[in-house]
Amino acid sequence: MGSSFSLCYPSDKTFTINGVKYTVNRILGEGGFSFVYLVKENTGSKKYALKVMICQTQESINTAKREINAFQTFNHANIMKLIDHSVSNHSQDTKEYKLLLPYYKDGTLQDLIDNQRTIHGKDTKKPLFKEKTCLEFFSKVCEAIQVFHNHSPPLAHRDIKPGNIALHNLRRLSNNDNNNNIVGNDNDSDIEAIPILMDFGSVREARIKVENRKEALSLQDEVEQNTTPFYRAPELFDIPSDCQIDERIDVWALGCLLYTMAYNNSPFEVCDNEPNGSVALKVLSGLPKPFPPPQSNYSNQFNQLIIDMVNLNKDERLHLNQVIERINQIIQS
Ligand SMILES: Nc1ncnc2c1ncn2[C@@H]1O[C@H](COP(=O)(O)OP(=O)(O)OP(=O)(O)O)[C@@H](O)[C@H]1O
Repeated sequence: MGSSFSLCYPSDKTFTINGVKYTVNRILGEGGFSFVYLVKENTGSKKYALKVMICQTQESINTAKREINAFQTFNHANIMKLIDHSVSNHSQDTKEYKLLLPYYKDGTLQDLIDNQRTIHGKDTKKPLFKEKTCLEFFSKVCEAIQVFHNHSPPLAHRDIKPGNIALHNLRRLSNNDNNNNIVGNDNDSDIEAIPILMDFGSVREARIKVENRKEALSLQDEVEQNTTPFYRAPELFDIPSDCQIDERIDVWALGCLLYTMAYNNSPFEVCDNEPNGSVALKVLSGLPKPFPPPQSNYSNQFNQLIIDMVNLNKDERLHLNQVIERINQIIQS
């Protein structure tokens, strides 16, 4: 990270967007060609997240443009808002896109899951959420994605994962104590938060017809750069020369997300000591057996919903409106 870090971290620790100066406090996260900083407006005390994308290729410029375009197209309570943005020529061949975003101090769903997985230094399967709060949170994520699917033409997010869901108003609910610690550490713990979907560089038209080898290879290249293997639908691992994909790649990822929220890891996670390529093998074998895992804390209907979303056959996989209906039925039952 050394060289790219110095490339996008100014020596005076300030960034200017449309004439307004912001000072960097610390790094919040980083991606392939971007850094996200916690910044403070120089003339005020308000904190923001600033995503700086250093684009050295046409593909990365297109990704930045797509991200800005998605921010500007949608306005929804569970979709992150863009406060301001600017683009400048960083050097002869490099453009710098700066996106000023609201700062979510509670981090992402991934941070919460990572904390829950290791309580007191021990690996744990203790659930983070009770079923009802889990489904209420998840249904808001689905509603945010539905806004993309209902667009004309339908769009797919393509990179749904816990690291792309920020948390707003996080509260720990517990029968045993009333504090607001982030980490749940007993079986009675429960979490309440408003999910905020973010990271729109991967957003594309959802319905794609592949008609030859060249198109298949180009789509393969694109999904490998823009999607996360643990949440990637099986039809995107070895794309044939004659096929159609649609918005149900997001439903697969959402099914994996619901599994992760319930069981603290993605169904297709591989350990560091497992060989390369084993994610694809795992995905193509479907949900890990036995499913549901022994001593699941969740109802049969909840687990059946995961099965019907993480369906290897994309033509039998649920559509998002069916998912939302099923969630409402389970919550009301
Ligand atoms: N508004 C925000 N408030 C707080 N933290 C944020 C915010 N935006 C981003 N982050 C942090 O920065 C990380 C990277 O952000 P983002 O996913 O937008 O970048 P990215 O470069 O597209 O990353 P990736 O490609 O790995 O998903 C997030 O996982 C989160 O930890």
